[in-house]
Amino acid sequence: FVPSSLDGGMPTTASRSTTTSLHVATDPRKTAASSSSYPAGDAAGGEWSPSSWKNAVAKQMPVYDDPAELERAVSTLNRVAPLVFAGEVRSLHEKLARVTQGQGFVLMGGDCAESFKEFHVNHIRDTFRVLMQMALVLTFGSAMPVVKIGRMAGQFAKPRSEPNEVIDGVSLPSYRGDNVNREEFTPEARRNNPNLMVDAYYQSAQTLNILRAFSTGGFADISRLHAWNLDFVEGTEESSRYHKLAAKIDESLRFMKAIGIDTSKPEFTSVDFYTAHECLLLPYEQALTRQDSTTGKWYDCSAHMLWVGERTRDLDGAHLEFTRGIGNPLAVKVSDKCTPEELIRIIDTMNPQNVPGKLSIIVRMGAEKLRKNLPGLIRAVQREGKAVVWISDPVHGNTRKSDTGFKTRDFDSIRAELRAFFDVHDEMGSHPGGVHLEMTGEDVTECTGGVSAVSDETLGSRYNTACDPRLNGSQALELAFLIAERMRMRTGLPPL
Ligand SMILES: O=C[C@H](O)[C@H](O)COP(=O)(O)O
Ligand SMILES: C=C(OP(=O)(O)O)C(=O)O
Ligand SMILES: [Mn+2]
Repeated sequence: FVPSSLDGGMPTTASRSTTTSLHVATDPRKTAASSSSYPAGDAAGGEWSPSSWKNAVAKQMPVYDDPAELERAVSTLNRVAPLVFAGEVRSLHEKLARVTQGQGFVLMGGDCAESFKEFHVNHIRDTFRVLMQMALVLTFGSAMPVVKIGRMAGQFAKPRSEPNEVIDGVSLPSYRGDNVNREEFTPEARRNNPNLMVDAYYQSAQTLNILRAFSTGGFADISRLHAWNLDFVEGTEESSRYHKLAAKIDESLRFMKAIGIDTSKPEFTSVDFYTAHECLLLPYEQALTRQDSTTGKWYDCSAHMLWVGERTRDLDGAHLEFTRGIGNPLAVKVSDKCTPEELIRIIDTMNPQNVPGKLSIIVRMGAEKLRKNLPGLIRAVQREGKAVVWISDPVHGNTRKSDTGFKTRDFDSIRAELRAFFDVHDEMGSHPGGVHLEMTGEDVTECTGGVSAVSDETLGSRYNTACDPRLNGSQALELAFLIAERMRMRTGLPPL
């Protein structure tokens, strides 16, 4: 049973996402209208429509030089199949609603920017695999359900600090993600090309197809838990920790079988896996926004969950205007620049009816600022009685440039921010509801430190990211153990 609408408040009945309802309209006449321009104006508070964001200021949005070309790309996207379906979106919403009540933990992870050049089934498999390992560690460690969400199948568009990049005195528009322009430093590559949105859609469709197969086709079967270990992690301390935990879980499974529990049921053989990305490139998001024929609600069918970034979360901006009208679970990223008053106004805009599970707050500010600022944000939310999921993004507040010229992050600073996040929630009596990471299953050398001991000197050996540095598989697993230990402490369980 999937309730047709969550607007009435807390859902009461659990459902697995496999009970998908296919009610989202695919009729192009019911898709969001296309338009090729988005002038500044004032939209906030008025009538919402999938295109009402065009009346507000859209920061970080590419300007396309050929309106007819944009129009053609958008009209193609208006006709493509939705990537996700309303029933799946609602099942994620229900799980997040439980997290607001302290029942569960959210694990979000994936590339900073998906790219065309890195696209390969093995890349998706490796990220999915390490997320499965992490989820296992977290579920067993915390004795709580873990909500698994990939920054995958749509995480392309990037907000940038500088509109232009200058190399050897030559200035070109910054790279903004493979669905906007290309990384190569030439005027042709850096031109905003609307057709890239269509290419990114088709890559996302392939990615989602693979993810659905991995989630339900046997790969995620818990009896294969040893097979999820990554080859390059084998032999390390993290790997032996993982195998020890896996052996304990094996034993529990044998016990369950012995007392007659059927471990071939979907609860053991498949996982509910969801997708999310930054809701940045609004012409794309609008085109994928469809009306659910059973409820009349609009869903952005490009992903199950969408978040608004730190750089585009203005109260009167286009991104809040767009997201306030869609039925998907939402998130907003906040740095130390966000005041408690501003946060409450953001919550009132994105989740005016205070529906539990509708909105997550992703905190990203570095350990020191977090210790100073997060208590005030939590206090305001508690005072106003808002239901939110608190998620830590311990990576975006910790970016630095190495002496060797790479944009990187230190494992120690990431760990320090996570510790601070847990400490503050302990002090405030609130629920640390999840973690959001830029990571990959591959053995990249993009972040320094951790047991894998990447250093400034070795960053260059496998630095493959299209934007921000990602944790590699072993660094990500190491963090999962750290989080699991903190969750155990909170519930009074002994160390793993
Ligand atoms: O992913 C986040 C942002 O897009 C990224 O950190 C911006 O990076 P920049 O400061 O290099 O533009
Ligand atoms: C742009 C991002 O983050 P933020 O909005 O927190 O800077 C991101 O998640 O890649
Ligand atoms: Mn990033």
